[in-house]
Amino acid sequence: MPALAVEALEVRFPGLATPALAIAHLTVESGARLGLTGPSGSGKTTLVNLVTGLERAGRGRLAWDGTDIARLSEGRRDRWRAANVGLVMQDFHLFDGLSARDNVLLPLRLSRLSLPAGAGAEADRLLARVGIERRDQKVETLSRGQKQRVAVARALIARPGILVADEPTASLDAEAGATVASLLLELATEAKATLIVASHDPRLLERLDRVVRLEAGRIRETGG
Ligand SMILES: Nc1ncnc2c1ncn2[C@@H]1O[C@H](COP(=O)(O)OP(=O)(O)OP(=O)(O)O)[C@@H](O)[C@H]1O
Repeated sequence: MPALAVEALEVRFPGLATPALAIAHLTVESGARLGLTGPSGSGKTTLVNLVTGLERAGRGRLAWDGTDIARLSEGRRDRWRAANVGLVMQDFHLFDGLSARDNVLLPLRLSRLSLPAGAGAEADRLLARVGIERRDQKVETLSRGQKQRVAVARALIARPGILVADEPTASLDAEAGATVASLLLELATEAKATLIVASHDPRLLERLDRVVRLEAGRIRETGG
């Protein structure tokens, strides 16, 4: 069974004559590494928000392992996301004033009353894996590349089956971007997670198994 199955999906926004997104059919196999690309305004972020359950489509079906997340209530979608999705955003979305380690642990602290056994050790393992040595350093004092590496570690702390990144290298220089791209690919494989990456970065896209190109909200070509 494919991990992700999209059928007749449509999203409209007020003031737009045509749908921001209209996808007749898209499937992604479990463990695949998929790129989403296309010009500005073509619908990449809209699709990322749907596959992560951050937003709901007006029409159609978007199912992960048979669960149509568009049919879940907002509260159940939030719980589904916390259990299943690791997110990496262009601008890191880290919490200033907290250490690298506390940022990595934050998703677990927010979703439970107390940290599960082994959570601290797992955070330390992930931070070591992404090359962050000073775990107690406040994140606002980290370089941009280091911040994104902390964000990658945080995305994996709850052992998600789905890893989604929206322009993860866009605000980094070439060297830091290449490091983050490698870590995303390697860690998704190690975690056996399905990876979906929206990006304009050709050096990242060429390393994925498959690339879907959006134009004006529609799939124009797939390759890779
Ligand atoms: N909340 C909203 N209200 C109205 N229009 C919206 C909203 N969100 C997105 N849009 C419109 O939907 C279209 C797709 O936007 P989206 O952000 O998905 O594009 P994108 O491919 O991610 O672009 P970029 O590469 O510039 O980030 C655009 O025309 C955008 O203006």
